[in-house]
Amino acid sequence: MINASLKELASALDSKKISSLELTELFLGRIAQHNPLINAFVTLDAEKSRAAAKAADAVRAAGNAGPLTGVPIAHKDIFCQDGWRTTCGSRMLENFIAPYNATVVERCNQAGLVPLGKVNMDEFAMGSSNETSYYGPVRNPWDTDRVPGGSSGGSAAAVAARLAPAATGTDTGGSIRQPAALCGLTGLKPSYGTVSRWGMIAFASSLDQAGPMAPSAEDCGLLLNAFAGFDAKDSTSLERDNEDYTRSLDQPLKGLRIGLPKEFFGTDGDAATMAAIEAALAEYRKLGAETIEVSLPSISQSVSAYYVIAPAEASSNLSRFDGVRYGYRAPDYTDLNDMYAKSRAQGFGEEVKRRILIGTYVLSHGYYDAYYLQAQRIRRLIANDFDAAFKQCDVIASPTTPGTAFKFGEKSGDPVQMYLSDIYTIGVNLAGIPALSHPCGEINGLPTGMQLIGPYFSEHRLLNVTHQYQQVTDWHRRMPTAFA
Ligand SMILES: NC(=O)C[C@H](N)C(=O)O
Repeated sequence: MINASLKELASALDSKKISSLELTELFLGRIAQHNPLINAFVTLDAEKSRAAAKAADAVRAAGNAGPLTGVPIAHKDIFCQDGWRTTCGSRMLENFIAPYNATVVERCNQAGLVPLGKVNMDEFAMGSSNETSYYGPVRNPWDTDRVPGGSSGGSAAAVAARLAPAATGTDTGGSIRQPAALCGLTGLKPSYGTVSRWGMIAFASSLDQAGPMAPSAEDCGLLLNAFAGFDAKDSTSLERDNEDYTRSLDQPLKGLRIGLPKEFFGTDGDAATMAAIEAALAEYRKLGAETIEVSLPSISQSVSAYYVIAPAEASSNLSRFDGVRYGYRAPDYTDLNDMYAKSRAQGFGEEVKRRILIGTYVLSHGYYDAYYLQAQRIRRLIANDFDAAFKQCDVIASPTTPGTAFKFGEKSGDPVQMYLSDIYTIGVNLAGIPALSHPCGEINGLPTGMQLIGPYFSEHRLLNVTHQYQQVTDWHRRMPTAFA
């Protein structure tokens, strides 16, 4: 049961092999047993989980079950969840109980998904290793001396250890795809505007996008069906008809054109990672796809542009944490300014402060043109590069990460090294297009992932391509033996 797909879980519930309450108890039991080792969950409320499971069982008994009614899920602690502590990985929100549901959470609830708890993350989603969480690092279930990736590292570790069958994540520069790759999962960042950002604590609003994390593409499609779609409460939400993201899963890949950007097949990725990507491409060719070389001439500027734009937006978004309305307030201060200064100095961690400082600097008078405006221009060039490439191919493939999960401390002392973990993923956020990572191999016992990028609104196609690959491979079914 713990390694069943979401579809299999739903059918087990449907045939009364198990109730949602029993399934929820099973996962709560696994969390109690294994979470102390990996620190994926930061907040649990078993009574609330049980109540949701009982409600789902009642809905099913009444004959009103949807495709995911009664299936448990873990929510990244960036999503406001009514009555649940919502920390965003920060001391700033240590005691914050959300008074309402994020749209993503609300829609998951409506779909009958059972919330198991809130999962750990890098502070305010700033990081690629989960080492910036105020609540301690998450450990990678494949090797607990290594990071799970970030910022959705708690989501990835929880699902990889099968403490939850699926999780929500968010991706500003790679935060769904990179931890999915390092933990052996499938994770999808949808087109910007597809999933509502309402109630999702803002980091860089023009880049942030929520998405599903689960073992397979089919699972991700079912989850996206549950929570994507227009939301009047988010001004950047796109007014499009709801679609079924699983509609193309069974389409054969004959004639699929996979573009391989020459800039992503240079020396950034380590040899074993590139070999795993080559092996996956060989599998795709067997399925009828052809590969062609494409070029993204401006992509080498993506990390630099991101680390101007994302901190700029973050410095503005995080100004709301001032110790006045909610969140951490320093216990001792002399006047209002001192209260602001001390609350923010004590409430935020190092990485968050670094980004607020950079962001304020690049937005300041005299530097705005030199940095922020330049970065926006690069952003446009990168989007144009992708547009041009998609005239030659249907999807683009690349590694998701330059290497497998790294050891704790290996990159945390050098922000630039850490930032380069997202070298293949960041351009996608700048362009606003969808991309996913799927497991495609194992290197010295650690999973590795392949990234597939598509044009705007091609989520169904990316899931189709991955699903076909997952019909002939079993990387997505593997789980770390210590948690079996
Ligand atoms: N939030 C993200 O998508 C992760 C990225 N590594 C960052 O630190 O900004």
